[in-house]
Amino acid sequence: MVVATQVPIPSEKIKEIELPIIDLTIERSKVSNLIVKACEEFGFFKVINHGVPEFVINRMEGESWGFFEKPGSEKQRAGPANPYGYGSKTIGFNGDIGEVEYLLLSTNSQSISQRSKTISTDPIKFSSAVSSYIEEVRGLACEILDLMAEGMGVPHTPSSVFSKLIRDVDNDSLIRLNHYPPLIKDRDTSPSSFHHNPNHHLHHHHHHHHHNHNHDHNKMNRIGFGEHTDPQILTILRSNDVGGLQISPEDGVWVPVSPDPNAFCVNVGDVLQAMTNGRFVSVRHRALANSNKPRMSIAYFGAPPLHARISPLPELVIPGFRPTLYRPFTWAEYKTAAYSLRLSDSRLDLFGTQELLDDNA
Ligand SMILES: C=C1C[C@]23C[C@@]1(O)CC[C@H]2[C@@]12CC[C@H](O)[C@@](C)(C(=O)O1)[C@H]2[C@@H]3C(=O)O
Ligand SMILES: O=C(O)CCC(=O)C(=O)O
Ligand SMILES: [Fe+2]
Repeated sequence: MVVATQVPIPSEKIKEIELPIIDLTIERSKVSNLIVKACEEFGFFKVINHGVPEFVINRMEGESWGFFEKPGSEKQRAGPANPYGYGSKTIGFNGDIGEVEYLLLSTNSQSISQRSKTISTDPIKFSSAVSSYIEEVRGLACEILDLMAEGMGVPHTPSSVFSKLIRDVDNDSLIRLNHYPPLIKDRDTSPSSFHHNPNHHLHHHHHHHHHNHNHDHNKMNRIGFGEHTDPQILTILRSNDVGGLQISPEDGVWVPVSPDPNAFCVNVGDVLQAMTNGRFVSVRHRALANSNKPRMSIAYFGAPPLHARISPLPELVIPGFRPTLYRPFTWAEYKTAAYSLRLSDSRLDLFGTQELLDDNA
């Protein structure tokens, strides 16, 4: 099957705006107000001074590079992604493809240690790096969810209904390691590699060809991960210093997110949009693979337990003024719907009330 992973740019408008960057060490009430504002406007923001130790991030990133550097045949041992495991180019089960390879894992520690055996030759090292990372990032997600509740004036002491869901022992949260290959493969011209690489003359010979090839791509977008919203409650994403992530605050408009390895990108998921009765938006986003350096992103998706019942918080429903926009559903129901649809489909619409339909009209 041949499916285009490149789309022409002309129909799209690129808006170069700086997305909110929130310093988590400023006064708590200020942080919570800024977070609420960002979630209403974009459903997306960056956090800095987040308190996740650098060594935990570096260890996770190191393990991730270690895996993706392996030959394809070895990586396939961790696949196929059904939905957990290693996947290359195919995303989900309904024909979506992109220039990405990934590892999708449950955050359950038992499941991680099992999976690690197919991922690494030192599975204990791999699973401990992943587990420490998850613990830190889950902590950050809970803190941010509590700040959101605080800023909206909904119950949050000692913790919010949002963070309770992802702290539940039966939470269905995921971690995803995404690797986007570079546009120009292995064209290392550093002096040391020039001398030691027996194929350097080939690289040199093809220089002009590669350059033109790259130039052709300037008119194109190479899709790494097609546009979608994240189904869960909250996503915490960290990338290396290579860009590619874009968010779409409105149809046809794309805002590039500048990469910052010291920050986390936080975005609202579909479940949080439903629980906030549409006050927070689950933003559409995608990742392009247009760089000549490899991009690595690590996403934590905070999800409720399968049996959890999701519905708009009563505090955020005001009959007549802010009517209920979503009907109650379980996370299991929502997940089933998500997995039966394509990446770019809007799943949340299936759970909307008549008021949502009236609103959209
Ligand atoms: C095409 C699909 C892949 C996806 C499941 C789906 O059917 C629709 C949602 C997709 C998505 C996007 C965010 C996350 O990366 C993900 C793990 C998720 O929960 O929903 C993926 C799913 C996947 O890759 O399995
Ligand atoms: O790699 C990225 O920046 C985006 C990945 C993403 O959106 C996802 O994994 O759901
Ligand atoms: Fe996503």
